[in-house]
Amino acid sequence: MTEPGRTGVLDGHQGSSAPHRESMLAIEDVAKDYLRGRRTLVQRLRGAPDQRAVVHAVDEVSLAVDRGEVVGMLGPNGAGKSTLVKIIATLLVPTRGSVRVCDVDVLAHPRQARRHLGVMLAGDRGVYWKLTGRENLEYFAALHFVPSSQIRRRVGEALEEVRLTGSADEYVERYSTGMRQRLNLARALIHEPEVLLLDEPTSGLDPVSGAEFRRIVRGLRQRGAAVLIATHDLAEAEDLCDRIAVLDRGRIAFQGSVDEAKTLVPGSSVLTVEVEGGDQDTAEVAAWLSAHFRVGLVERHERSVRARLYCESTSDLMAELPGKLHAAGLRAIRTEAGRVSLTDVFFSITDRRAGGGHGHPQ
Ligand SMILES: Nc1ncnc2c1ncn2[C@@H]1O[C@H](COP(=O)(O)OP(=O)(O)OP(=O)(O)O)[C@@H](O)[C@H]1O
Repeated sequence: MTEPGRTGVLDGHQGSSAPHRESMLAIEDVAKDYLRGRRTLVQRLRGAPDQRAVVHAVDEVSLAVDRGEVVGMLGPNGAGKSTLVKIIATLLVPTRGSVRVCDVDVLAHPRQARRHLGVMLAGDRGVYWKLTGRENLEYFAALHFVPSSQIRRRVGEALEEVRLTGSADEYVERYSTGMRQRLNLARALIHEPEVLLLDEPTSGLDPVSGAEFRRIVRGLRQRGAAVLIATHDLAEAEDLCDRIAVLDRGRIAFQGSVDEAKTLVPGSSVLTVEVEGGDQDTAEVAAWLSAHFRVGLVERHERSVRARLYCESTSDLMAELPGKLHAAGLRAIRTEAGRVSLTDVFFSITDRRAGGGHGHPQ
């Protein structure tokens, strides 16, 4: 059987320097509907009307990831990221649409597609705690049909790749969270897949372990892997991803480069202010700020409101701010100038306001 596009990720393939773009993962018009609620056997037998609501968890999503590219999938809780990852990973059947991995149709040929896919799902349940790191990888190598003559070599390489060689013969229950996450990644890499799906791979990791994880992913990209990474860590996405796709309520609300995404925010700079309103309710303060400035994230605290104000020049804004606030009976207790970040993009696209803030950028 031919295997389109098969070129091991860890075998030194330099895909990223290829001049043409080669789509390794192609998702087209994928939708997944769930039924929310219960329908009991008694209701069925009585022929009672089905009152379960349909949830459009993923709603006509199209997305591609090229060879040597890292695409970040962002979105609020419940946006549909994990559902999409599971569909690509052949763990869920979509209601509609098609997914191709290295030109293999995932729905028609799931087993063949899985050979090209390395999957790391959210949480660290992917490895056996009562086995050593090495034993885990030997087991998963066999499950992925790595020829027995190659298992030793592959396990050694994967351990080296995630820097676990020194702890390979320790039981996983003695590993730290970061080590378990790296073992999970080694598990996903064991059969040298060309496409990697990583669902929140760095959640729960300290900054050093997170940075180490990103180093490994950059190495994979360098060797031509196509990586789709679902994450809530916007700084990580900004640092690591060539492109981002923002999912909101099951739909792609934006896809493009981080720089393109930033043009969606009304301003190139941001002044973060914390404002106190004396006797004024924080909801009123938040409303006033939204009415007078281009406001992004607004957080209401007990006695103050923290807001991100967009502008072209933070020094101009800092000059006019005290007078405007004073006239409204408000006072800035803290200000901090900065650049627009992916956090601003996220809030601009998904329109989420922490602490009940409201109002739209002007
Ligand atoms: N098995 C299920 N049955 C019914 N609804 C489900 C099921 N799994 C997920 N959902 C719903 O589908 C929507 C998308 O969920 P999903 O877990 O894919 O989102 P997510 O973006 O991964 O969220 P998070 O960031 O919290 O992990 C949510 O509204 C969720 O409640």
